[in-house]
Formats: sequence, C-alpha cells, structure tokens
Amino acid sequence: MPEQADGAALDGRGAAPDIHKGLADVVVDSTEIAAIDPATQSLTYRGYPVEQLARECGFEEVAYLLWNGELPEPARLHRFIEREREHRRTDRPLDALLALMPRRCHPMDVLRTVVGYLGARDPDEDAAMVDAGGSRDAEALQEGRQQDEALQLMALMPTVVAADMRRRRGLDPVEPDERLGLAANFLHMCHGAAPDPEPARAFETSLILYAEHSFNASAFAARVITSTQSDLYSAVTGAIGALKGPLHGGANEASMRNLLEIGGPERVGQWLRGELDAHRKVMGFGHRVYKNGDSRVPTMRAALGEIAERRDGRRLLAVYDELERQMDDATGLKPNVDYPVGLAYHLLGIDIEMFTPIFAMARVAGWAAHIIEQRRSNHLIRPLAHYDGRSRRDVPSSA
Ligand SMILES: CC(=O)SCCNC(=O)CCNC(=O)[C@H](O)C(C)(C)COP(=O)(O)OP(=O)(O)OC[C@H]1O[C@@H](n2cnc3c(N)ncnc32)[C@H](O)[C@@H]1OP(=O)(O)O
Ligand SMILES: O=C([O-])CC(=O)C(=O)O
Repeated sequence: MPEQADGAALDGRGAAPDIHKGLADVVVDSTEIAAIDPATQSLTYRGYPVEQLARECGFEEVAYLLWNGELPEPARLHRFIEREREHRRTDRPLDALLALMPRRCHPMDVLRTVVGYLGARDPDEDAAMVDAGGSRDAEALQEGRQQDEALQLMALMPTVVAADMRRRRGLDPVEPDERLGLAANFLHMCHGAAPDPEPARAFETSLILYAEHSFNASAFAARVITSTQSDLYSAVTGAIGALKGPLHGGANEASMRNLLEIGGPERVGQWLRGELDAHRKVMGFGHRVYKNGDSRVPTMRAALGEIAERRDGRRLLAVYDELERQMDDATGLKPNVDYPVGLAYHLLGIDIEMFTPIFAMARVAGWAAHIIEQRRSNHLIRPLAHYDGRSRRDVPSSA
C-alpha cells in the first residue's frame, strides 16, 4: 500500500484519519436560525423558545420570523398572510400532474414531483447571480425572490397534500378557504368542513414545532444543494427526499403503524420484546442530538392530550404512554417529536401516509430559512473521504 502524507491520505488511500461517520458531533457552520440545547432540552427559533411561539403565535408568523429574524409588526403580518392566501390555489397543469401520479406511490413522491415541476415552471434564472460577483442590490433582489418562491411553496403544499389524500380516498379536492389560516384551512381541505378551534390549534402547534430544527438531515441536504448555487426548488426537492426516510420525518408514519399494530396497552410488553430481540428500531424514539428527551415532546404531548379527549383517543393514548414507559425502562430511549405527532394526526382523521408530507409542508419554512442563510454566506459544501478500497491496479488490456 503506498504511503501518503496526511493531507493526501484523506481523499486517497493511506492511514485512516479521524472519521466522523454521519457527521456526528461535527460543527460544520454557524447559524442564526435555531438553537438546540440538549442539556436543558430547549429549542429556540431566532432566540424565542418554541413552546412560547406555539402558545402565542400562528404558523405564518413563525415562518416570517424564521425568514426575517424578527416577529412581524401587525401590518407586515397582515400582508404576509394575505399573500399566503393568494397563492393557495392549484392551476390546471398542476391538477393534471397530480392526476398523473400513481396512487400506489408514496405521497412524498407526489410532493417531491410537484415541487420539481414548480421549479421547471418558474425557473430561477437569477440563482447564480449573487455569488457570480453580484452587487448588494442583486443580493437583496435574489433574497426577495427566494422569499416569494418560499411563500408560494408554503401556500401551495397544503393544497397539494390535502388534494392527494382525498384523491387516494376517491374524493374530489376541496377548494381552499381564504378566511382560514394555513393550519385550519388544511384541515378544511382534508375533510370538507371547517375544523373546531381546539383541534385546529393543536394541529397548528404541531406545524410550529415541526417548522425548524437546525442542521437536521433535510435542512443540511437543502444547504448542500444551495451551496452549489442551485435554486430554491432544487434544494426543497432534495430536502423532501431526505425527510421521507424513516430515520427522519418518515418516523411519524412508522410510529403510528406500531401503535395500531400493538392495539392495547396490555400488549405493549410482548410487542416491544419482539422488536428489541429482533434488533429492530422502534420508530419515534431516540435522537441524534437529544439524548435525554426532545424539547418539543412536552408541548406536543399536551396538544395530543387535547385532541385525544375530543376524538375518543383514550385507548390509543394508553398504548402510547405504556410504550413510552416500557421503552424508557428497556432502553433509556425517549420519544422524539414524531411520536406524539403521529398519534395526533391519526386522531385528527388524517391518513397515515400523509403524515410526512404534512411535516414537509411545515418544514419548508425552516428549509427556506436555511437556503437564504446558506446563500448569504456561501461556501461550497464538499467534505473529504478516506479511501478504503482496492489499491491502484491496471485495467487488463483487451484481447
Ligand atoms: C424529526 C426527526 O427526524 S426525529 C428522528 C426520527 N427518527 C426515528 O424516530 C427513527 C428511530 N430512531 C433512530 O433510528 C435513532 O435514534 C436516530 C437515527 C434518530 C438517531 O440515532 P443516532 O444518534 O445516530 O444513534 P444510533 O442509530 O447509532 O443508535 C445508537 C444505539 O441506540 C439504538 N437505538 C437508537 N434508536 C433506537 C430506537 N428508536 N429503537 C431501538 N434502538 C435504538 C441503536 O440500535 C444503537 O444501538 P447499538 O449501539 O446497540 O447498535
Ligand atoms: O434534528 C434532527 O436530527 C431531526 C429532527 O428532530 C428534526 O429535523 O426535527
């Protein structure tokens, strides 16, 4: 094996350097968007504790905060909300695209395709402008454009997700209701009736808690794509792909399937032993950053309690609590936010395969904030790898 100097060894063959698999514990950049403190189990968006935002603010207000760094003045918020409501409707080509999507595919595939299509319909020709020697004016223009694109996505994604759920049930879509906020309007488009205020508020809480979480895998995917000076739609499309997996956003669906499979609190012990003996991960538990409990779970558990009381959810909630208790006893692992959200959405009458798309329609707020921040102080993201494959060899000459 050839000897190589330290630097060369990284992307060539040589002595193994310190490898940070999964980038665990690696600090790759700084951010002003959100701070996670696992020691105190706290999460802040732009300095504000997320549980206070969930109590005091609407989802749209939180999106504004994430993108602009400050909570909006009432007039600005009014205009922001108005613009969101203007962009909710799909057009004919989009309806035709939705109708084309196979019903068997996962709704995240539909969402990813729709965002890809919107990027093709509205190509961001200015995308490369800023880093290619753009002026401050050009920078501001580009950022304004990115916020417009993000707002349109945030407005349209709920319409697409609700229409897709109804399509899978063989039902026609329900038109958006411009009198309702984003969260209540989504439930209205799912069920064809305005939701009661309490469940609608509990649902909005889930969107606020889901909106942002620092350098998680999907936000990082969006930042990697943005770092090549690609456009916002491409970054969001990639982020949707990253969120889909069960180790990330997909866990909310998997955890609900588990609760239904268990069926009653008396069956938890046997079920859990089976999973752990088979070395299967119990989705909705564990976290890369929080080792002592996810900061969002207490707020979401309270919202879930509200929903369960109104939606006859006591038996499933008993399974939920028992699994949490036994999982802690057996492994010390605590639930992450996907665990309470999964059951909350089920009790709100939402089909399980739509849970991760709902996560995406909330997280687009955080992704957009990361795309804007990455673009503002960009540096191509390109780590090194330690080559551990075959030594150099020659291709056999053809006979
Ligand atoms: C919104 C979100 O994205 S939150 C995360 C949602 N994802 C999930 O709920 C999926 C289930 N959880 C997991 O897979 C993990 O806890 C992760 C991926 C989220 C974080 O894990 P990491 O910090 O990378 O730890 P890792 O996966 O290496 O696990 C460490 C050990 O704990 C075990 N472990 C971790 N999570 C779980 C779990 N949910 N169930 C059972 N065992 C688990 C692993 O099997 C591993 O055991 P080992 O050391 O004996 O091999
Ligand atoms: O931060 C993470 O790794 C995953 C997570 O909880 C999120 O994205 O909300």
